[in-house]
Amino acid sequence: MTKGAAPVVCFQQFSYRYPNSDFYALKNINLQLHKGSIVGLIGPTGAGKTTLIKSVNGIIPHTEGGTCSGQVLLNGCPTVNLSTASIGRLVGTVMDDPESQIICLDVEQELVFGMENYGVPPEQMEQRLTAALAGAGISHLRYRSTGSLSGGQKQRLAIAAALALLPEILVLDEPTSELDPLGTEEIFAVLKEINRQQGITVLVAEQKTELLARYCDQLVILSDGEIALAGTPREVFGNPKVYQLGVTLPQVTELAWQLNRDSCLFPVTLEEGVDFCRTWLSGGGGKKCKVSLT
Ligand SMILES: Nc1ncnc2c1ncn2[C@@H]1O[C@H](COP(=O)(O)OP(=O)(O)OP(=O)(O)O)[C@@H](O)[C@H]1O
Repeated sequence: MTKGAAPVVCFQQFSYRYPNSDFYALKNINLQLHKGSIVGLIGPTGAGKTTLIKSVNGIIPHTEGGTCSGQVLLNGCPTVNLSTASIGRLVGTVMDDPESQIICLDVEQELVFGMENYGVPPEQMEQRLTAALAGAGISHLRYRSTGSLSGGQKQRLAIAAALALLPEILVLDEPTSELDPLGTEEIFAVLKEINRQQGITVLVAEQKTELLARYCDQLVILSDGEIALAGTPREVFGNPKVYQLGVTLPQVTELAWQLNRDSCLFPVTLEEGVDFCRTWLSGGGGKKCKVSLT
């Protein structure tokens, strides 16, 4: 993550109202995404997560219309001044329902179709195709029919299709909503790997806070269209305010909070949770916080 450099995505006092709506779905958003970071977006239903993601990939305002104030900058350029095609080259998108994104009958065609749409020269396609399939961990599925793929494989295909366009930024809206825990873990491992290898900046809306705590550099909690909390997973999950925001915490954080609300450092990973419990037990913590372990 390059923190000193100019942010790849910058929200400046950005507010947005959908057409025919009488309220702002996003209010006064100030947010910077730095190159190579993985940023998790959390919030209860209706908080504005999808709206924020659509403000990065240009669907807002280009496709949705509506009313904006402030601006969203991609590499310093306001999205309103960029065409949807140029935003599409910069920002890859994976939505929560891969079925709605998959158009072609087989995996290879799916990637080629996207590249053709974006005018990728034919001589570059094979190299991009191979790299994108490898990046998403589905090289072995290249000639499979898309209809025969599992939910997790479809999610990976949607990621590969985005990667084939060489995006600088990847936005994902609840990409694991239909996956089991193993499939979910695999998708996050893929995201971490492409982030590490290719330096792609990742913005992911996701409810599974355990995973976000482990994989993200920064978390943003949205509440009623506003940023309620932002910071590292530790800063966000260690802030007592998080309990009022309707966010399901990582179980180890919740446990530590219930055991000792006076703690100044809450665990966010399983390993830290084990350490916390050992310290708590050896220090007679039970006497301090009057919480029964039974
Ligand atoms: N096309 C639309 N027209 C009018 N209002 C909309 C539209 N899409 C979303 N909204 C409203 O904007 C607010 C934010 O919605 P958004 O979908 O961004 O929330 P979210 O946090 O992604 O929710 P969820 O977790 O349920 O997907 C909600 O009140 C929603 O009803």
